[in-house]
Amino acid sequence: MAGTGLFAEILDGDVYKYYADGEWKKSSSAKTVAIINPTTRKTQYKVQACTQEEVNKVMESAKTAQKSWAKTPLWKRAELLHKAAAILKEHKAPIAECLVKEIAKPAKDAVTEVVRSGDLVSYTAEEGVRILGEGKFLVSDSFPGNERTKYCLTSKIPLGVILAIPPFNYPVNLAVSKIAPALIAGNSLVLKPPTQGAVSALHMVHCFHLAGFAKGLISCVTGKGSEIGDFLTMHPGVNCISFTGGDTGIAISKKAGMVPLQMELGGKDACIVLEDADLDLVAANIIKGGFSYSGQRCTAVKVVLVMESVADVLVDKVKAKIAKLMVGPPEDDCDITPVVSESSANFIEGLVKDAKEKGATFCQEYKRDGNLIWPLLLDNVRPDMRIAWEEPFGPVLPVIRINSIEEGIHHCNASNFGLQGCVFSKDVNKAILISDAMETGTVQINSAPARGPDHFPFQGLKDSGIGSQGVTNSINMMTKIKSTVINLPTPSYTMG
Ligand SMILES: NC(=O)C1=CN([C@@H]2O[C@H](COP(=O)(O)OP(=O)(O)OC[C@H]3O[C@@H](n4cnc5c(N)ncnc54)[C@H](OP(=O)(O)O)[C@@H]3O)[C@@H](O)[C@H]2O)C=CC1
Ligand SMILES: O=C(O)C(O)COP(=O)(O)O
Repeated sequence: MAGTGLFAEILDGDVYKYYADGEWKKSSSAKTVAIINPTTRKTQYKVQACTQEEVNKVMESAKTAQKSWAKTPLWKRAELLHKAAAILKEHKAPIAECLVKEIAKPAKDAVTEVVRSGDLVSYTAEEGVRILGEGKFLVSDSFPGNERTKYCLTSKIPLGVILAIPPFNYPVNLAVSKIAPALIAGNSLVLKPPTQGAVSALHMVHCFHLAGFAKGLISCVTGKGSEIGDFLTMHPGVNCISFTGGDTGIAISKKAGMVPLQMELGGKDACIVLEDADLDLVAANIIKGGFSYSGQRCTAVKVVLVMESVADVLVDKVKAKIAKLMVGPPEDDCDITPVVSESSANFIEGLVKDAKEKGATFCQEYKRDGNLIWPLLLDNVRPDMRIAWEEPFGPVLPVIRINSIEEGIHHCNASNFGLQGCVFSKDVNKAILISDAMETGTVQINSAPARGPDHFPFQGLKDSGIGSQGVTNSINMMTKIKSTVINLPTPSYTMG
């Protein structure tokens, strides 16, 4: 159970502690932040509201710890990460329990998130020993005017202190996808978890603590992003920011100093359906892509752009599948569970009302109970409706009927987002041409958008992000190249 047994030391009364200098601590602020259970809409957990002074101390110890960690052999760093991964997977049940209570993730998906996270940590350790174990050797005479008098050796060095800020929808997985690459590359890491999801993240951090990482190497400060976020992201002790979330990321990128940024932000992933598509496959992917975790995924299908000639058939198929979705509490492993907060539910409702006023066709009756919103397909959506462009982050999916491929590509590219998209067609050549024309970081052909498998590159264009994630890209992003040049008094050619 969460907060008991091995996890008892992270709890003080009914308030979870924060993690600094290898210890679980109470904040001197004597203030707490409540975490509201999206299903009951009552306080489920409380966490510490850390102070700026506490953030300063965390940054100092992260800097000190990084210096010795950078001198730790790669195989030893990997060994510790493998240990943390095993502990994490062993304790999937209490962590999954927190995910169910804090963010209403369906029970089975919650367990999957923890297991996937353990696998990601292990994979990162393995990948790290390979890619960080290699550098380059360059000779000078390949550039015009040079003799072979210089040997250049390059290696990848850590950046220092990495600040990791994940969003509520994957508080464990999107935290470890930043923690593991940072650590294997020899950095230290400060985590600011999302408030909804903070307790799951604190349990995950305890697994790293139990694995035996040196004090100060990993820290976890809790508090509202709106209160301590700016102080963290503008802190002079931070050498790199890895952020996943919404528009907050755009604001951070304007405020942060001259440090590398990895930003994975929102999306309005389009699903373009051609006349020759396998419509059963499309319908199954629209359900999986649009409605899993109630549409609260950055990679969710967020607009269907279907050729008019097959639209009626497709809409009927999707409607039939929506009717079979189970709606209810995450504990019962329902498909559709309450969205994360009342304000999120209100926002989604605003988009639905706007679509209603402007004449969209409701394929189901709009139904809401608290934060629980029944799945809704909106047909005949037009570009003047907000839902055509904004991401609901909820179980509401617009369908726009198109009369040409160009119209579909135009709608996709007119979005300010450019995360992922998908195309359904039996003609792979045509699908590739469309994929090339879509201004998104990834296009899936004949499947719904998805980030996984976690070692695939994952990136957004335009307002969807800066840089690229995926295990290898994250490790590379959290390092810098250092060159050492050996200068020879006379040119030397091997076997010359
Ligand atoms: N591209 C991607 O990979 C993903 C993108 N997203 C996007 O994220 C959004 C939903 O996630 P959500 O968690 O609500 O996103 P937010 O941007 O609201 O929050 C993300 C994180 O930022 C923190 N934060 C809030 N304010 C600040 C600040 N001023 N400075 C620093 N950190 C701050 C939050 O903390 P706190 O919770 O305390 O406010 C949270 O940890 C959607 O737009 C979605 O598309 C989500 C998942 C993946
Ligand atoms: O946070 C998100 O929404 C993602 O990064 C999507 O991950 P997924 O495609 O594995 O659900």
